[in-house]
Amino acid sequence: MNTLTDLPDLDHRHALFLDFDGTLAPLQDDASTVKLPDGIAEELTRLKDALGGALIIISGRDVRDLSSRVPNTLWRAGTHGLEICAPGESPEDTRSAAPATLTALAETAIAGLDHVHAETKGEVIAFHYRLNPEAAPTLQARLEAGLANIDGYKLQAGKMIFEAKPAGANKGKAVEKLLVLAALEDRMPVMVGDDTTDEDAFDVVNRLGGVSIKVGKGETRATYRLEGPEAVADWIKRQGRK
Ligand SMILES: O=P(O)(O)OC[C@H]1O[C@H](O[C@H]2O[C@H](CO)[C@@H](O)[C@H](O)[C@H]2O)[C@H](O)[C@@H](O)[C@@H]1O
Repeated sequence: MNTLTDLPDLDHRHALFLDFDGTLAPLQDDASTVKLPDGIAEELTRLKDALGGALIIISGRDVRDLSSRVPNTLWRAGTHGLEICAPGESPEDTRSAAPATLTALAETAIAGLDHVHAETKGEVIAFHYRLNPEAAPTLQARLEAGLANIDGYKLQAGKMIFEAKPAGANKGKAVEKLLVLAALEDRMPVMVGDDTTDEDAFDVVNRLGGVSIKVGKGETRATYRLEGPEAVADWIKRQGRK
């Protein structure tokens, strides 16, 4: 693992991908209360300008939800890249739905499990158990059994969450897609994230010769580490003010 002092300074040669929950915003029990820390929206805008627009927020959240929490002057990729908004663009009103079999599974999987809830994000359904961690093994077993009968869907475990996702909902694929969409193919990708879904993006960024930065503790395939959202905020401030 490289040290913080080795982190390259960002400039017009880089395209910066930033995860939202756990990276820009500290984790909370209630996902609906999460917001950017004070002053960070302005710092993100400043850094976006310094990078000639090449700053993308890439999240597991629905792009409508994400767009209500970050400036819409930034690129935003929601549901792990399934839906993308360019700077200034508003999310569409409609979105693709999860298959009926998955919607039915979502109900049976959480039945009888206190304080566990399902969050439907179009084709992806997330299952939150932060308020009842003991429910995780039962929830996981039910979801794995059910998903075995749903074509194209897989379960991915994250921080106090299981997500039932189609193959296209993958931050690695999203990074590749965004580099083309935003005409940033010539730039070196830099990915900052804290959770398992960010590891998919780290793999792609590492393969492309970019910079991968894990936020917080835990095993990772990233090559750098920042301690937590506060350290990320400090780094963003420094990079935008060079
Ligand atoms: O890719 P991200 O931007 O990191 O989004 C990942 C998931 O974030 C949210 O869940 C996580 O944050 C919640 C609020 O802090 C926390 O309560 C939960 O335990 C975390 O897993 C969001 O609700 C999900 O939809 C995202 O997929």
